[in-house]
Amino acid sequence: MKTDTLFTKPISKQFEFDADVAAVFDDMLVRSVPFYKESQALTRRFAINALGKGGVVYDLGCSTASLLLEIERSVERNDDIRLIGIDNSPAMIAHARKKIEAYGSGIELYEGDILQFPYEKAQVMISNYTLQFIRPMVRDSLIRTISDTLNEGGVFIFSEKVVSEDPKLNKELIDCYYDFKKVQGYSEYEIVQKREALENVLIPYTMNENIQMAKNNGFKTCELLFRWANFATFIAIK
Ligand SMILES: Nc1ncnc2c1ncn2[C@@H]1O[C@H](C[S@+](CC[C@H]([NH3+])C(=O)[O-])CC(=O)[O-])[C@@H](O)[C@H]1O
Ligand SMILES: O=C(O)C(=O)Cc1ccccc1
Repeated sequence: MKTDTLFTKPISKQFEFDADVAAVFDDMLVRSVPFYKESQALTRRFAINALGKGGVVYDLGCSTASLLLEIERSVERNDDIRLIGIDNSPAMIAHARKKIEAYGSGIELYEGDILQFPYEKAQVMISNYTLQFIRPMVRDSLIRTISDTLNEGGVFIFSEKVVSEDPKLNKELIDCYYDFKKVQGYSEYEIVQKREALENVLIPYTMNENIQMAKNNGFKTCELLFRWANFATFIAIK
């Protein structure tokens, strides 16, 4: 796994999921998202709970398809389950395809925009750390599309970076997160460079805004599955 050193030099552009990011992505996520593996394991568990013996699962913003591969490893081979990954980054899809082929996986991958994709009815929709990159003015309509895609009782599991409603607490959450990054081996310089690259690209909501967004757009319930400082995982039920 290649180490993320992308922000050891001055940024030349805003953050994007290009070939450089894709090449270090797995390292970047483990070292930049607190409890990334744990939130993936929770997502996998609650997705499988919702599937029973069959159904369609979409991962919106699947990146290198790590989560779909985890789910595939965890279900019975004869279960009638379709695993579908969507991502609009050619570099991410290329990395995902290499992994799928290497594991002899049956996962279906599509390079496309999750805002425009022609979804088939599904039992599980997943979108971890992706909605935060979707412009706020179209985020609600995406959640509505996701709920329209789900069968009754289907689940939408999503993880996001979050902000606090309280400015003082928000500052403390950010400091806590940056201390986490330092423990992961990122320098102050890298942390600042990445923060600048992500400005107006990663737009987080509060925990309550995320929950209300789901309830306003077709979900009868939305609850917190997990939270650490300014990262959270939610489950919404159709
Ligand atoms: N409109 C869009 N359409 C399709 N893909 C998009 C769009 N916008 C962004 N993406 C894709 O969404 C992914 C966000 S990363 C998800 C991590 C993964 N879920 C994981 O749990 O490992 C989050 C992160 O790196 O923090 C990238 O692969 C983008 O190309
Ligand atoms: O908010 C940050 O500083 C991050 O690094 C979040 C993040 C994590 C992984 C990929 C892109 C952004």
